[in-house]
Amino acid sequence: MGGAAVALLAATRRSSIPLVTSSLPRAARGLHEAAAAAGEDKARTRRRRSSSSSFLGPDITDTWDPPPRPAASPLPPRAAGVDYESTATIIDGKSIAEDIRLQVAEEVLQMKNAVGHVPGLAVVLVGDRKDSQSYVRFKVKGCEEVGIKSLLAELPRNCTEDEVVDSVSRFNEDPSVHGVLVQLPLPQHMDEQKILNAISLDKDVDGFHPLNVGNLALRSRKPLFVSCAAKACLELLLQSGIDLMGKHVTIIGRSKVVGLPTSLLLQRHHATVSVIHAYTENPEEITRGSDIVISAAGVANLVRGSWLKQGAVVIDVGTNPVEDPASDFGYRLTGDVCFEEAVNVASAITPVPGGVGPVTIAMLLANTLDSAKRVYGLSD
Ligand SMILES: Nc1nc2c(c(=O)[nH]1)N[C@@H](CN(C=O)c1ccc(C(=O)N[C@@H](CCC(=O)O)C(=O)O)cc1)CN2
Repeated sequence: MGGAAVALLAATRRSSIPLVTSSLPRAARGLHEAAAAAGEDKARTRRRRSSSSSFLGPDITDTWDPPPRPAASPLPPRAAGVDYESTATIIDGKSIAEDIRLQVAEEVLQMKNAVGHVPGLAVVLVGDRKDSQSYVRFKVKGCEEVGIKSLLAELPRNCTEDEVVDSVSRFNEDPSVHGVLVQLPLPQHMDEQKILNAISLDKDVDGFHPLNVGNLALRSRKPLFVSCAAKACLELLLQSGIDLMGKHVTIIGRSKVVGLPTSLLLQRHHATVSVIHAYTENPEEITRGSDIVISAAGVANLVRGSWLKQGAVVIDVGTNPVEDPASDFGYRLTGDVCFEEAVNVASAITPVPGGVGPVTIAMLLANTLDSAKRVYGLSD
C-alpha cells in the first residue's frame, strides 16, 4: 500500500466522522440493506455539516439533442462571491467520496493482511481527449490513495478495434486484475458494443455488461456490478437523508452510464421514476412535478429554476465546459442545472464540480474492492 493510502488510513483513525455505512461495500449485501444502512445517523451528520415502434431500433441516441424550444429567459449574471441567500443544503460530494475512500482503504488493508493480495483495476484509454485523460487520472490517483493497484493501457486514436479488444483480453486474463474498464467515449469509428462485450462479466466494474444491466432491471436478481455514476447518485441521496420510497424522481437523460441504471436502481428503492429525454414533450412540466430531479443531459444550464418544484432535491451529473475568459484555462465546468436559480428553489442540491463526480470515482474503487473480495472469498 502506498504512502497516500497509509496517510488516508491514519486519517480514518483520527477522524471523528463515522465511516461510511451505506451502499458502498454493502452493495454486495443488497439494496434494501443499503437503504437502511444509510439511515438517520449519517443523515444527521451531513445535515449538520453543512415503442417498440417499427422505426425506432435499439440504437436510439444517448445524447440530449433537444428539438428547438422557445428561448429561455436569459441566465442571471454570475458574480463571484455573491451570496444567493438560499436555504438549500449543498450536498458535499467531496466529503462523501472521502468517507468512501477511507472505508475502501481500510478494507484493502484487511485484504492484504488476510490473503496477501490487493485489488487491481485496469483502465483502457483510447485517444487523446483531454476530459477522458483527466478522468482516468482521477481513477489512477484514487487507486493510489486507497492501496488498489492500477494498470493503464493507452492506445492512440487511430488504433484498431482489435487492438483495444486485445488489451481488454490481456487484462481479463490477468489474475491480479479484478476490474477492467474502457474509458468512454471511444473514438467515433469504433464499435463500442463490440469492445465493451470483450470485458469479462466478473470484472465489469463499470456495470455496463448486458447481464449486469439485466439483473439490475429484474427485481429478484442481483447484478455483480452497478454503474458507478448511478451508485453515486443513490449514495448522495441516501447520505443526505432523502427518503426515496414513493417519491417522484425525474431523470433527465437515458444513457447506459447514468440515466438507465439510475432509473433501475431507484425503482429498487421504491421510487416512482420518470426518464425524460430529447424527444419528451413538456420536460419542464414533468420536472416541476418531481420531488427529486437527477440531470445527466450534458447540456449546460438546461434545468432552470422554473423547472423545479419548491423544495425539490437536485442531483446534477453534468460536467459541461463553458467558456470563461476569467478562468486560467479559458473555461470552467458547469452542470446541467442553473445553480444560481436552482439553489433558491431546491431544498438540497449537488454542486458542479464537487458533487457527483468525486463520488463516481469513489464508487469505482468500491466496485473494484467488491470484485476482489468475491475472488478471494471475502464477500459477506
Ligand atoms: N468507462 C466509463 N466512461 C465514462 C464514465 C464512466 O463511469 N465509465 N463516466 C463519465 C466520466 N467520468 C468517469 O469516467 C467522470 C466524470 C467526471 C468526474 C469528476 O470527478 N468530475 C469533477 C470535476 C472534473 C474536473 O475538475 O475536471 C467534479 O464533478 O467535481 C469523474 C468521473 C464518462 N465516461
